[in-house]
Amino acid sequence: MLLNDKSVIITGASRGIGRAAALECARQGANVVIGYSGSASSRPGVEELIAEIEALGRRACAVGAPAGDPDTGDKLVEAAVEHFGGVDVFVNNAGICPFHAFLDMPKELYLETVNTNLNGAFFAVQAAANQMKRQGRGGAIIAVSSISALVGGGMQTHYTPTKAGLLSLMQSCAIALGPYGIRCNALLPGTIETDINKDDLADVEKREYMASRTPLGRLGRPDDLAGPIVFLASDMSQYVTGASLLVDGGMFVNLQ
Ligand SMILES: NC(=O)C1=CN([C@@H]2O[C@H](COP(=O)(O)OP(=O)(O)OC[C@H]3O[C@@H](n4cnc5c(N)ncnc54)[C@H](O)[C@@H]3O)[C@@H](O)[C@H]2O)C=CC1
Ligand SMILES: C[C@H](O)[C@@H]1OC(=O)[C@H](O)[C@@H]1O
Repeated sequence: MLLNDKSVIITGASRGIGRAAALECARQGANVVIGYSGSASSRPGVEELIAEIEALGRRACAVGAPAGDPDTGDKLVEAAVEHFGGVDVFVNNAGICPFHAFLDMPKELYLETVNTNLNGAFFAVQAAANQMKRQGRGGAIIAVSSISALVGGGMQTHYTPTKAGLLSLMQSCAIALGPYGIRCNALLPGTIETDINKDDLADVEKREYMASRTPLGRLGRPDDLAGPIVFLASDMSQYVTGASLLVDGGMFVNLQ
């Protein structure tokens, strides 16, 4: 097992990519702190995930706190220390992408997107890194960025800068935290079918167009990201830091 007895925190783990990552980490021997928004509607999914992780013989606990709150990282770390004795891996995955045109972008929507996707991530990464430094045994930090860190989206002008920001955060943190043996990497998913783009991809023409741009011939599934996250979390990538890993079925390189 690649993550035997490791303590892993994953934000936004109630569904989608975060959920798939939580389950794969548990299959690989980790105990998992499930970060979720705290909304009552997320709770049944969280309970089910805890049960699935326990059925795998691992432990899990949940912390309901909004990703955009600068104190949420501290709460996640406290839970990991209390329940599992520390933090070995921190996966910053929570995010939103409410599609909207640029010219009439509401200020509140812009600020909510940047707070949830980037500002909260900064403080959560800082909290996890300080705990890892105190422990003195290194660690792995992974930010779920996006192919959108590298390319634009006309209805995503509030979103793509947050994903570029996460990529940049991992690059700078790789330098700041390398001396403590803490590796920092960015994962860049392509188009993965989850709740975040359910409405957008309900447009059959758009869905088929996005799939047709993908050399591997299909859109991604949450499970497609689980293996790459475990790789970046584990000692299999012990000399990998400051890197970005595109997991997009080849969409980015498909010019013609
Ligand atoms: N699905 C896709 O095509 C892609 C997704 N991503 C990124 O992957 C990450 C996960 O997204 P998906 O699994 O696709 O979507 P999703 O909508 O299924 O999952 C998002 C998760 O973030 C949580 N979340 C949202 N707002 C939150 C808040 N304020 N506080 C705490 N948790 C909050 C949700 O509860 C959920 O668990 C996001 O950061 C997204 O930007 C990146 C590239 C492509
Ligand atoms: C939500 C979008 O479908 C998704 O988010 C991303 O980061 C990708 O670029 C996709 O556009």
